[in-house]
Amino acid sequence: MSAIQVKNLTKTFGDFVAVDNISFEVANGEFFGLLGPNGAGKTTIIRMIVGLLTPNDGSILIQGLDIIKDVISAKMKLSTVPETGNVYTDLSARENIQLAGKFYGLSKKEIAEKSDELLNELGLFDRRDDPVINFSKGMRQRVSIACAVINEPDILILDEPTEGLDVQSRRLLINKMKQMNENGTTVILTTHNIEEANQLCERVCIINKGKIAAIDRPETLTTTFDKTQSIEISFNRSVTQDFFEPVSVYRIENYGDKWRLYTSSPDRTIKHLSKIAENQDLEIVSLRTLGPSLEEAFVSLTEVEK
Ligand SMILES: Nc1ncnc2c1ncn2[C@@H]1O[C@H](COP(=O)(O)OP(=O)(O)OP(=O)(O)O)[C@@H](O)[C@H]1O
Repeated sequence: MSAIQVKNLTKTFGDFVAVDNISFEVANGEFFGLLGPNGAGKTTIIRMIVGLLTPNDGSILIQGLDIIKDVISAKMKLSTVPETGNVYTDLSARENIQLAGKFYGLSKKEIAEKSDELLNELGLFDRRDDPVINFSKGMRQRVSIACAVINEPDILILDEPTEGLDVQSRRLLINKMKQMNENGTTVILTTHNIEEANQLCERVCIINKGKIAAIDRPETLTTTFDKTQSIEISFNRSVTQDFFEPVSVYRIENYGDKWRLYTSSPDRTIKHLSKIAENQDLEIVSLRTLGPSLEEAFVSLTEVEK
């Protein structure tokens, strides 16, 4: 039985179709990512999966339980960290986590042990008794994830959990998601951070305009949908775009002192560039070839659908 089974799901707001007849499954224990541009429909899909929005059509099973018909039992299988966070700002970090423990029916002993463990693990122990209203966005998000995992849920669903966080908070959150997944929790994540999805997710589903543009392992998406190769080069003196005129490339981009040249033959392009540089008495300071990337695959998939 799958952790999540979404079948022919549709959601409209007035005449606007936000989610358009989509179907996918997430296996138990999988780390699954939902990627897509702004307004693609990711949050709407998540809100339907966690039972906060009712679909116009289609079904959602959470470990075989219908989120509409068996809402309570289905909801007990999953914990969620919504885009906006869901902590009580007038309570302290510890009180928030303990309240979540009570909600899930844990014993007093379990709640005391687990909340201290989570406060420590997420770098909040020293601030455990401060009201959350005084916390930064990253700290609130850490409280939010602690509340979501206190009952060691079968399924953890996070909507853009790392958006706008500093490196430390991001790392703590990522480590917690990884650890949960290693211990058997199914993790479903929406993100704009393609590199993050690439590193964490076993499969990603790219959503565009309410439809599934592609769904596969990140490596497969990368090699299937991005054939581009490029060279990144810099010289000891600055050059203008005219410098690259004799070289056969199909796109040129400039980042600070570096130039990115998209080419079907990196080897030929590098040889040609070396010759031109030598003729002009220029030294190559850095040079690297770049293969296909998930980011390019994402861009081409979400552009094609426009
Ligand atoms: N309650 C609502 N009423 C009307 N339209 C809505 C509502 N909720 C979402 N939408 C619309 O549905 C579309 C999908 O929104 P959604 O929030 O699911 O996108 P998203 O992929 O999560 O975007 P983002 O990455 O920006 O968070 C958007 O065009 C949005 O304006």
